[in-house]
Amino acid sequence: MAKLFRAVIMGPPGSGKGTISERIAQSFGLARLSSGDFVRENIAANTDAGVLAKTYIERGLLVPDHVMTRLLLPRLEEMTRHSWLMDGFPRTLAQAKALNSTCDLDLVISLNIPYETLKERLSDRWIHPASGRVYNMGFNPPHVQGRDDISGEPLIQHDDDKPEALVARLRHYKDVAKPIIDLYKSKGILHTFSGTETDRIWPYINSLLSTKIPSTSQTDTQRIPMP
Ligand SMILES: Nc1nc2c(ncn2[C@@H]2O[C@H](COP(=O)(O)OP(=O)(O)O)[C@@H](O)[C@H]2O)c(=O)[nH]1
Ligand SMILES: Nc1ccn([C@@H]2O[C@H](COP(=O)(O)OP(=O)(O)O)[C@@H](O)[C@H]2O)c(=O)n1
Repeated sequence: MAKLFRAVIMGPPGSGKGTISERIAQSFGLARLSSGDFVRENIAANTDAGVLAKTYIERGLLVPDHVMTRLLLPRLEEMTRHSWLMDGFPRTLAQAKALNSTCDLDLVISLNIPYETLKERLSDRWIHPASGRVYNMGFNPPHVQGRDDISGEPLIQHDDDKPEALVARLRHYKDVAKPIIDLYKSKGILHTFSGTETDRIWPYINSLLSTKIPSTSQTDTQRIPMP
């Protein structure tokens, strides 16, 4: 079987994980998995885990590890024949250890973006919930205000991008991410990118991935919807 490629993209809320994942999925044909989208789909579908998750997300808190791993690991087990890029998971050391026992990661991208930049971006973030496409009124506005470019459907803002939840989320990220970053550093798979503009970081990520991704993995260009 062709060699598969498994990567994780980490970074605080607003650091550009979604934006960069989309570019990676398009350029390299990896299936893009977004844990945030998956949680929101569970909330929309009113699953037990979704109802529980909502009470945390509304307050800008992380969903407990056992809920996240129960939601995501079965999904990854269905992906044994795909190369993928995971956005937003693991968020804690416990999640990283659970992921470790399911698969061997090839690469971890960590985005290091200044706090003020994150705050600015998130207050201006608009999403097309069905596809996960993300817009910013300054950086990449939709062609028609308030509407998704492809489907024409309305854009929304996440509840947890509101200022009250935002400050808690950004503070929390630093504390929980450090041990995960240390773990991946010790495995020799961590690559950190710093800056204030996605367009300046992207060429470095692009060239790194060009050297790492076997061309046989670059076959599947769709964004795999989570069930
Ligand atoms: N001004 C500006 N906005 C950006 C840049 N890169 C991404 N964004 C926007 O910032 C917001 C957060 O990006 P997103 O990819 O959703 O970050 P995530 O929370 O890490 O997944 C979105 O509204 C993006 O459109 C950038 O370089 N400059
Ligand atoms: N592994 C994860 C992923 C998401 N979440 C929750 O889901 C919310 C939205 O996730 P997201 O990945 O879309 O967040 P952003 O970093 O893109 O803003 C997070 O702020 C957390 O409350 C979590 O608790 N644990």
